[in-house]
Amino acid sequence: MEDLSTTRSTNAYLLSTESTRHCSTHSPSASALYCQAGRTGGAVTHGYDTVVETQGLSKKFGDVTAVSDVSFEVTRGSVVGVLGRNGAGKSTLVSMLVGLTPPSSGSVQVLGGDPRAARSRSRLGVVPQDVALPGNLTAYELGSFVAAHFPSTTQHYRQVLHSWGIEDFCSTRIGRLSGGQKRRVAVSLAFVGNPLLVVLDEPTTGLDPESRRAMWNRMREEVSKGMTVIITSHYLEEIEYLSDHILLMEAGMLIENRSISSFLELKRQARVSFNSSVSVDQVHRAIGQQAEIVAGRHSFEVRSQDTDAVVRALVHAGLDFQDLRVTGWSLEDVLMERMEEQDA
Ligand SMILES: Nc1ncnc2c1ncn2[C@@H]1O[C@H](COP(=O)(O)OP(=O)(O)OP(=O)(O)O)[C@@H](O)[C@H]1O
Repeated sequence: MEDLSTTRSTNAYLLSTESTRHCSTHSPSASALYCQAGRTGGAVTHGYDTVVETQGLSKKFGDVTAVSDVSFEVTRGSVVGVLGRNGAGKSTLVSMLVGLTPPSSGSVQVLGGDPRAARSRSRLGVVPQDVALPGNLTAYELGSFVAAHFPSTTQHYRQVLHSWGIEDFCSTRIGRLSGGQKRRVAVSLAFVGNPLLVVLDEPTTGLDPESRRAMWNRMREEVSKGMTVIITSHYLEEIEYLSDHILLMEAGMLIENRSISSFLELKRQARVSFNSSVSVDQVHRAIGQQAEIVAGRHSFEVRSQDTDAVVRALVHAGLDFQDLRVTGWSLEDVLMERMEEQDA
């Protein structure tokens, strides 16, 4: 691979950037991130059905086992959400997937090869949790630099950056941008090389709600064109909106690997909520003594697998109620319950 640090004058700026926490793993400099594709790598073919495959992947930092014996596959065109508590091992896992952290044991294949190989990296876009972009360059300058080192750029880098809605600050030095603006630049740059796989570690942290929504919609456009995405986030709404599959990490281990729909089906009950001044006993008499009821002062929530039957029973009993709502469980509800099971 071409040694960028010696061949490009702009790289002097990039290499002078400050790396922060966990610099060897999660906070690479921009050059390490965006420019390892190398011009000698050549285009990777589109012929992979399995875009990522890990076998017994583990990472130890001294006595700490950050990732323990993790095996999974990611198929082409899927969006995989990586979830878990703080310290569960998500960032370490994705850092190994993109070749920034070497595993202690086990293997990882990305786009049919070692993620550290130029051939794999040439179709890989990465947004780590902490990325130190050089403060004295603009997004345009960085975009130009990144585009020059990826063989498969089909659109002009300016068009790619604009498509992410950052045109208003593409000419401003990164050091003068707000935290959210910097994050948006970092995400946009990951798409400049026309990647087949994008790995995003908490991409929307620090973004205002409007920018977050805009980013989700833009990502969905990319996914609809067949891009594969792996994303970590603590915003469960984001994972629910974007992902079709989840990997749930706990203490370094992979404890769930399933589609979002099958994960949500773990909790088969739905909820009937309403306001009423009747007593809990009256509600029990209407819908059965065994019913699971959470009662507030004048509010009730009935949990049931057959919410239609609950509503029919309430009406049939002639109870006076207002604001009746029937709601399913959110990803957050199911996740919380799964974590409580894990703790038990
Ligand atoms: N470079 C490092 N040196 C030592 N320990 C590390 C290093 N990187 C991560 N760890 C440890 O590995 C464990 C997993 O950390 P990791 O950052 O992967 O978790 P995470 O799930 O991404 O957490 P968060 O949601 O807070 O970002 C933690 O106990 C962390 O302290």
